[in-house]
Amino acid sequence: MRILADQNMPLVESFFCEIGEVTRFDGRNLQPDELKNVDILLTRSVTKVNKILLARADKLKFVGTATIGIDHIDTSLLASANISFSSAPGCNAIAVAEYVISALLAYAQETSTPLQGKTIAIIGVGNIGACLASKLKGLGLTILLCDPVRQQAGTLDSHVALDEALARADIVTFHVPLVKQGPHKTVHLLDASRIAALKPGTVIINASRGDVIDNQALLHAIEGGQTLELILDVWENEPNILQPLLQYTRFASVHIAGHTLEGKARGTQMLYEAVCREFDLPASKTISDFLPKPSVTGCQLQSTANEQDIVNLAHLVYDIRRDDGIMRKQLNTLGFDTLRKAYPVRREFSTIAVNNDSPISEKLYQLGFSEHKS
Ligand SMILES: NC(=O)C1=CN([C@@H]2O[C@H](COP(=O)(O)OP(=O)(O)OC[C@H]3O[C@@H](n4cnc5c(N)ncnc54)[C@H](O)[C@@H]3O)[C@@H](O)[C@H]2O)C=CC1
Ligand SMILES: O=C(O)C(=O)[C@H](O)COP(=O)(O)O
Repeated sequence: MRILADQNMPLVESFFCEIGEVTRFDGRNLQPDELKNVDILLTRSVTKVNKILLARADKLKFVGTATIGIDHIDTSLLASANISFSSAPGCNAIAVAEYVISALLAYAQETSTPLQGKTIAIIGVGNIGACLASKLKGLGLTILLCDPVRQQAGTLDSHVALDEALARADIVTFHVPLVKQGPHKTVHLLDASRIAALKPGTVIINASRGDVIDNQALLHAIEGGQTLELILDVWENEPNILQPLLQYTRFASVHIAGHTLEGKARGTQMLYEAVCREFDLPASKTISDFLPKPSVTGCQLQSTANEQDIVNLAHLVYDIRRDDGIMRKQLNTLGFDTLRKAYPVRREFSTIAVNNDSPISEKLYQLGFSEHKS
């Protein structure tokens, strides 16, 4: 079989070498002709899979995206053309939740604002929102959950309506899919009037899709004197973002919240499993066969360990300020997509095991660190 895979998808050759011949493509510049004679197309979020792209696809049987978001795929077109489709739900949920934790801890440190006692609204309580809520439990925040879709389905007891959540929150973090129409539309969910209604100094985090926040309205509000703390990983119109907004952000990054090594590799594994199901092949490989051992794997905590050590350990694994620095210094020389492609290796909290008898061990486990097995 002929397999066409995005150049930014790790481990494709390792997973798929027995299934077919793998050719790589540049995600934003895939051309219809490249799909001639291709059986399997594996994308990431930057490739728009639509009528134009598939015009010359004469043999295509399977399309997979190694991402959570599927707003770049015309799924009805695939269904009508009898082409199977799979995404990778939850593959990088841990990575995005850890991005938010890193951001909150760095914000608290830089502004001398304790997180304890603050109220955070999580908008969208799916894989990422729920994972984040669970990790946040040890940090002493009041958590408001807003997900009208789950409320209507009866799978979320404690739903708080969006406008009430925004009015009560000190911190608002978005984890919704991009929905362009319908009763639960998320395009410009945070629009000019909702921005205007936020409490002074509200921290806004967006690691979902750029279009969920009206970026121009945000810029306008800040230039008009509204005080807001912005932590933005995703932007409207990537890669050509609204650059004047960058100077007003506390932390900015190039859509990498989900880019841990584990998160990206899980996405590839999930598509490998989907392809095996589709073509009735055995699926025997997992990411643990291929991931390199992290350079730090454990930490021995003493009985004097305290809250500051939680911050130090979280930032030892991942400090959002690394990515903020990269974006600020190199966006204009290298560009958004090159920075994403050259993203330095990032691992998840679980790669570090800590002993279970320190005053902070339980809180670290809550955040996702592993328990040291003696
Ligand atoms: N920045 C990054 O690197 C990444 C961004 N993402 C984005 O995050 C999004 C969420 O990911 P998951 O949690 O895994 O997806 P999910 O599908 O598990 O959860 C999304 C939740 O949002 C809820 N929702 C839908 N419309 C809503 C609305 N109008 N208001 C409030 N809640 C609403 C849904 O009911 C669902 O529970 C993805 O669709 C993707 O666009 C995902 C991974 C990485
Ligand atoms: O999973 C998603 O949805 C994401 O946004 C990815 O983590 C980032 O997308 P890529 O552009 O790296 O595919």
